[in-house]
Formats: sequence, structure tokens, C-alpha cells
Amino acid sequence: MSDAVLRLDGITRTFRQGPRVIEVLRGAEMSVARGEIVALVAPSGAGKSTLLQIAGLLDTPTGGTVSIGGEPVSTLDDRGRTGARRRLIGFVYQFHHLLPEFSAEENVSIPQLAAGASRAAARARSEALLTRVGLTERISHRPAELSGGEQQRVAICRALANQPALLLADEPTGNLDPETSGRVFDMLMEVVRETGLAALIATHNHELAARMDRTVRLEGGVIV
Ligand SMILES: Nc1ncnc2c1ncn2[C@@H]1O[C@H](COP(=O)(O)OP(=O)(O)OP(=O)(O)O)[C@@H](O)[C@H]1O
Repeated sequence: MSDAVLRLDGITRTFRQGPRVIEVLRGAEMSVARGEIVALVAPSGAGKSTLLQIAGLLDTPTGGTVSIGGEPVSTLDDRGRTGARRRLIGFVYQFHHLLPEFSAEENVSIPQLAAGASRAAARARSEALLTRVGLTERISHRPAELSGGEQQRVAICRALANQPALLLADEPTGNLDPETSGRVFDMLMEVVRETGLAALIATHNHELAARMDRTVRLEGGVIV
């Protein structure tokens, strides 16, 4: 696929534990196109987080290649990978991982400052993003002063702060009650659609998976 934002080819990943070799991924192949939202479903322990870490350049596969935006990134050194990750990828985790001593706006601004934005430009973009997800009144609040759903919306804004090409999410609403989860998920889908980025979202929830464009299933170390 020529417009593939993320492409995984023949990805293998083994872990050594003493004499044991655990083969978690055994030749996983998949791609996500621009503007496409793909659900990643897998039985527990099948390697879903391992696959996302590899796609997010946080882990190096034992074999195979990762390409993002047509760039082969698996051969980059640590510095190159960190740069590519900052430029190209946004992450949303099950738990928000916001910095507790900073406000919502600062949490969204920090990755922009790290990427070289001015304080004023970062603040303006953060405020626009937070307003987009309905948090106009919460811009100066710290994470502890926000509800779980609000914290996760801030985390979504942070992931989008540097206009990534690819959004990776691991159970992004898995820690929320069903109603809040549904609302935050709707918001996530809306903003992803508006920005036209590619998204790979791991979920155990089949209802949420059904609302994405396509589902890929990881089983036995391969995409089936
Ligand atoms: N650093 C590691 N060293 C050894 N084994 C590991 C390591 N990381 C993961 N594994 C093993 O690889 C397998 C897949 O782990 P992974 O976290 O990717 O699963 P998962 O599909 O995300 O599970 P869940 O859905 O339950 O979170 C597990 O059996 C795990 O024990």
C-alpha cells in the first residue's frame, strides 16, 4: 500500500528468560493507511503491547522492518528513533501518565516545547486542542483536579500536540466506566478523523473495535 503510514513487515520478537526463549511475535505483517483507524484485538498475553511498542519505536524487533511514512525506521540508531518518534508518533495509554505538578495546558505544551515550539505557540495550540475536546474550563487544572474522562481527554490532546502522522493507543478508555469510555472514545474518533492521521488502537472491547474502519487480530504471534 503506497499510502501506508505504518507498515510492519515480518516482525519477530523473542524474549530470553534464562534458558527459555519466548517467541512473542513470529512474522507479524500489517499496515495502516492515512486516515484509517484500525482496531488491534488479541487474547490477553498474545503480544499486543509488544507490537504497539515496536510500532511506536519504543522496542526493537528481533527481525523484520518497521516503516513510518515510508521511512524505514527499524535501522535507525537510538537518537534517530527518538527523533522519529517525536516527529511522527503520538501515544495514548490506558492510564493517562500526565505530569501531576503541571496543568492540563502545560501537559499538552511540554512535548511541543521539546520539539522546539515557542511558549506562546505551544500555549495557543494546547488551548485550541483542549477547547476542541470540551475542556475550555479546565485548561489551568492539574490532573488531580480532573475526572478520569477529562484526564484521558488531556492525554489525547498531548498525543496530538505535535501533529503526528500516526496515533498509537493501548486500551485508551480501558480504565474508564462504560459510559465515560464511550464518550471519550467518540471524542477520540472525531479528532482522529478531523486530523486525517492513521491510528492503531488496541482494545479488548468488541463494540469499540466494530466502530473503527477495520480490525486486525493478533494470535499465535502473527496477524490472522
Ligand atoms: N521484557 C520481557 N521479557 C520476557 N517476556 C516478556 C517481556 N515482555 C513481554 N513478555 C512476554 O510476552 C508476552 C506478550 O506480552 P504483551 O505485554 O505484549 O502481551 P499483551 O497481549 O499486551 O497482553 P495484555 O493484553 O494482557 O496486556 C507475554 O507472555 C509476556 O510475558
